[in-house]
Amino acid sequence: MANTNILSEDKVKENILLRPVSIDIKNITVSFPTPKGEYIAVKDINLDIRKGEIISLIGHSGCGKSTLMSTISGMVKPSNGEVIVNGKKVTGAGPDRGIVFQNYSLLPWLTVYQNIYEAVDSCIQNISTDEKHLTVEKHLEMVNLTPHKDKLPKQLSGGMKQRVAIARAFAINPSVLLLDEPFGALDALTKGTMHVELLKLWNLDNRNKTIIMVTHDIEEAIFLSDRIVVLNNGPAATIKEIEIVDLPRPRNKKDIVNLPEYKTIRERLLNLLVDKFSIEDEGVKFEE
Ligand SMILES: Nc1ncnc2c1ncn2[C@@H]1O[C@H](COP(=O)(O)OP(=O)(O)OP(=O)(O)O)[C@@H](O)[C@H]1O
Repeated sequence: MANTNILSEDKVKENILLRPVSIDIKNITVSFPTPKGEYIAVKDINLDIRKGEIISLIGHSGCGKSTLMSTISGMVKPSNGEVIVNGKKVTGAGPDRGIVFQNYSLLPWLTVYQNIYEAVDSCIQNISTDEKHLTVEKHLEMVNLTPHKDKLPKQLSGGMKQRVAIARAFAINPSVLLLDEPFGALDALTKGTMHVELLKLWNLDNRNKTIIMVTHDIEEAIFLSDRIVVLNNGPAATIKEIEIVDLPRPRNKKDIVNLPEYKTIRERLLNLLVDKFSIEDEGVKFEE
């Protein structure tokens, strides 16, 4: 039987549209100069993302997901179009956008505590030193890393490093969090824990932070997201489809996988992504 808590697709769309716009991606085209001439990575991307939404970007390798993220972060300048974050045009990186990459990007010579403190110290100007220390301690506690605060990154597991990177991103209190394959290098169990940690932090902040995440993992995208943006293959990749994830929150991984709505969304995403593989598989011959 269908879960009666599940809103209709129209209702979910209506609820999303009631929230203020957080990120407005307007007609973005990004091209790179290459020895063979200009390479257009993404073309004419239009997307408005509402405050507190969790959006996943998925698509085949090389389709332009990271390019789009880097454009939102301000690290890549679009050749056409503009990105507006909280009403302001993006012209470079800024503390209103926290970034977490797959490779953690922690400073190896600083302890866990110092890695977070340095970020807080350089991004938040209007609080006292004591308040900065309190912010670091609060976020360490939120990701259960207080006992490990004096360790160097090399003394941590992959999951712990990623928790530091996420705590650091939340500690600077950006309104937008950009996660580029944040859990890609983690084993399935640690990944599952990290999903819950991320949602815990998002909930503690009253679901106010807008989160955009690049992932290759369909289940991860469905579990976390409000909407999933599927990109076409490049060059000149465009948006192929936007899938609304109309599953109730809080979500429990064990329960939602059994919902018919979950299966429908998963099936739709697989169909959108899978045709490339079926063509490649045609020529495969198996030895008897
Ligand atoms: N600085 C650059 N110069 C030239 N080409 C680039 C540059 N950055 C990215 N590209 C090209 O743009 C395309 C999109 O790259 P991008 O890294 O955004 O893809 P992606 O979808 O994130 O891939 P993956 O899933 O493998 O991480 C690729 O063809 C890539 O080679």
